[in-house]
Amino acid sequence: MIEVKNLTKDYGKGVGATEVNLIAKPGEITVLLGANGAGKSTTIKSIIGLLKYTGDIQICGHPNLSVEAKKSFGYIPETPVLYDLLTIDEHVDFIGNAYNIPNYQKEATKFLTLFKLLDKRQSIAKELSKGMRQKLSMTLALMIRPKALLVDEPMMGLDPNSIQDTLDILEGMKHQGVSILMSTHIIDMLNDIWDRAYIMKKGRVLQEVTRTSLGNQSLKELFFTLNEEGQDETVN
Ligand SMILES: Nc1ncnc2c1ncn2[C@@H]1O[C@H](COP(=O)(O)OP(=O)(O)OP(=O)(O)O)[C@@H](O)[C@H]1O
Repeated sequence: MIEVKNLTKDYGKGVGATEVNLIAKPGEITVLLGANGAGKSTTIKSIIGLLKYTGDIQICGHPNLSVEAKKSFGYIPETPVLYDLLTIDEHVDFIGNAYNIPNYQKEATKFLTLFKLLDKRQSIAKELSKGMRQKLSMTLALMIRPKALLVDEPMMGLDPNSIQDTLDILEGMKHQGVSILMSTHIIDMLNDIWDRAYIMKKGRVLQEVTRTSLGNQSLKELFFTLNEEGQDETVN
């Protein structure tokens, strides 16, 4: 479970998040939707403690900055953060040991196989393509068997097969009870797997919807309707 209460992040020159309240429950895929600059990344980065903010954030029942919380979540950033001169295997060893994960090699191999990275295990990160770097980044977040997963634009730079693989993984983790919070612009692809969504605009949550509360309307329709309303006043 990820719980965010009254999150506000003021960058000084502009507000990235204002009084954001949200919940991402175990066994659900919760989606942050919003135009560029709506505050999705700010929200995710605040939750994992990369930004200073005001508000109360709990991850798996622990304050988000606590060691217990940090052990429990995986984070897939929009742009992979890797060590250019370490090989794939060295990244896996580093994360496996840092998180003290038993049998981490087996778990990592499962994802490296799926992402067709096995033959690149001895390649250093800077020799990998953009999509391969993204897949390594995902492997590192998933191999720790997280109870909560925060994902910022996971499909960026992935080919269609890898996008489908990623969606399948997310759906599988949801069924295992992981709390998944992800930001995305690609609403259509989530049609079959999303459970809860927060539509953001100018740092605020405009509306929370669940799959059941939405009825016949599609998430995409709701998104466009909310973004059209008051469009003039929201142009930056
Ligand atoms: N480092 C920063 N310094 C100052 N303002 C920032 C910074 N990062 C983000 N902002 C501002 O905060 C607001 C929200 O940005 P954020 O990156 O959270 O949006 P987003 O919804 O993730 O957008 P995108 O879809 O483009 O990734 C924007 O107005 C942005 O200009």
